[in-house]
Amino acid sequence: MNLAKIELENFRSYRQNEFDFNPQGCLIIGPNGCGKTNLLEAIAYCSIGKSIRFHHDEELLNFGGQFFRVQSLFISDQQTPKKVSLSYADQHKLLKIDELPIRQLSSLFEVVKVIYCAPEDHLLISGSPRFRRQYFDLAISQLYPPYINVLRHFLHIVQQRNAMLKRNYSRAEITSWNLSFASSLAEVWNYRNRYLKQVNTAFQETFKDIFPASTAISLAYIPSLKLPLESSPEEIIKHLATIEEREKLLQRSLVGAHLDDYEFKLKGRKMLTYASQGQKRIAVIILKLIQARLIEKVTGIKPIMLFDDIFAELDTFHSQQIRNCINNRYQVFIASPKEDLCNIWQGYQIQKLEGMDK
Ligand SMILES: Nc1ncnc2c1ncn2[C@@H]1O[C@H](COP(=O)(O)OP(=O)(O)OP(=O)(O)O)[C@@H](O)[C@H]1O
Repeated sequence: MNLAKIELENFRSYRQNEFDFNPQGCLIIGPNGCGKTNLLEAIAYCSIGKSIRFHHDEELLNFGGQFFRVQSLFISDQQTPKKVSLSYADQHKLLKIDELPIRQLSSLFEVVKVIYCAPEDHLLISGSPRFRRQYFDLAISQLYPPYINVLRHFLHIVQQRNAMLKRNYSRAEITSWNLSFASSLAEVWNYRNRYLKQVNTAFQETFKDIFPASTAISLAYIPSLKLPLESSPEEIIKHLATIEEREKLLQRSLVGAHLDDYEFKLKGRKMLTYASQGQKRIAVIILKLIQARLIEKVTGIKPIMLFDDIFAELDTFHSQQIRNCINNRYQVFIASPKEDLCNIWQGYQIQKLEGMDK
């Protein structure tokens, strides 16, 4: 689905504004601080129901505003148009799809998918494991919507198991919680493993002609529980028994999907340690393009791509290759303070924000 229109009320720096877009997307050009990123954030908000930049809803309110509303119209050739409205007031959020209130934000994933690329994406390689987990959890749930509930269930079990480890517990209790923990962890691993395999195949094959560096990149999974991702619940339970004393001492679960990590490699070596800044940047952009292709392949939905000022740091070859890769395949919104970007994206609609009434 493509975004045809967005209306903003009291969202970040926008008091009341609306924008119309064509199916190709557009370049959002304007000086620093004029609201380019805020507009991309609003587009993403309508697609995932929360801030793509990890802002709390309260922080999205225009300074002094009591509520905000973002309304979008999505259209596609094959389906009837969809109207998505998200509003927030008094710590309550309301999602409506075609005027009908919807309780589950994850319902949005079935309407539209969005991928956000920003300069800070290098944190996927050099940032915290938590940042990586958040990214991959969202990416996996865009591909397989049931994953969200599988993960939530696992995190709930960890919470309950931790509460048990903080007090005296019986053998029956730990046996029962270990069983739930192991079968739920095996389920989470199954999704993550499936995703990882597809990403690695794509690094090797899908982009080898467009980005020659792609075949040198791979993604590894670093489980906190030193077992292969294909392990059965029985194998996990056996391993839990070996760390029971330590878990009892430290009063919390010491292993699990909530502590696992991902590692980027270049020719088998850790990118974090050995890759240049440019190589890290390219690797994460290829990862996002892979994410787009996988979404398209598995769900049949073409994602909307948001590029927030990523081109300033790239050489001409890679900038041009990204354009070639998008080449009208996806609707794309590109924010930049520099107009010279228009050379690469010739023919795209230009939305100038300078001097607009915000
Ligand atoms: N909740 C808010 N209410 C009102 N204004 C806000 C709010 N949050 C941020 N702003 C304002 O939005 C502006 C920043 O917008 P944004 O990050 O979208 O700019 P930008 O055009 O992407 O800038 P740059 O090119 O520097 O990245 C700042 O002037 C900031 O004060």
